[in-house]
Amino acid sequence: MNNGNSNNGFVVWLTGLPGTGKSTISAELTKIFQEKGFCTETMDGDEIRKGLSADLGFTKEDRQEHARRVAFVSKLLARNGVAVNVALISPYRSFREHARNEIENFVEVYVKTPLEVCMERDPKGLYAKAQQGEITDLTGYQDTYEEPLNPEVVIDTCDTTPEGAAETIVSKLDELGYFSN
Ligand SMILES: Nc1ncnc2c1ncn2[C@@H]1O[C@H](COP(=O)(O)OS(=O)(=O)O)[C@@H](OP(=O)(O)O)[C@H]1O
Ligand SMILES: Nc1ncnc2c1ncn2[C@@H]1O[C@H](COP(=O)(O)OP(=O)(O)O)[C@@H](O)[C@H]1O
Repeated sequence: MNNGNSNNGFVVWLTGLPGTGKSTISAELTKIFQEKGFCTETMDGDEIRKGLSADLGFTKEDRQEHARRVAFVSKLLARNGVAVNVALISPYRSFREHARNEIENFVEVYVKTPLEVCMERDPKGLYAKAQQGEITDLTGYQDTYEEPLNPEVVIDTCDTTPEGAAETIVSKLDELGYFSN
């Protein structure tokens, strides 16, 4: 919960399968947070893996270390007033619980889409590569994804647009007191 300090930012932690819509919804959230006057930053798995986590791959241990780093940096940003979007598959519940315990103002969003739909979308061609045997550890297809049990928000992307998803998340943030002075 918000501790009532209006200088505090928060972390919206979007988890879900590859191609579910984490990055797309983050982009919509960024626009809204900027309109509300927040400094905002997105920690997108793909991008972070080119920098902070360039040494890490996709074993469970590496994904865990990657999530730990992202949680740590997000915590620093949020406590300095930044509205942070995290767009990370973060496939294990324990990784997300660690982030929740680390970060004071933490909102978990499960971006939920059936695997078949993610495979049809396949925005980066990864599912096709997995089907052809070029990738052996793609989350959802060959590797574990543990659904959140108690997220603050569940977005079913088959039922809503990216704009609608962002509005739902913003309503929850409002309800939790993150926009109050
Ligand atoms: N084996 C495997 N499994 C999952 N994802 C893979 C893999 N190989 C490459 N990619 C690409 O890396 C992006 C996922 O990075 P994340 O940092 O979000 O993943 S994780 O949280 O560490 O599981 C992911 O991006 P998104 O599609 O945006 O989720 C993929 O583009
Ligand atoms: N309701 C929706 N919310 C988010 N993305 C959607 C939705 N409907 C269709 N899409 C499409 O699904 C794809 C999701 O890709 P992306 O945001 O990169 O996913 P992720 O970051 O989870 O891997 C995009 O091509 C996006 O346009």
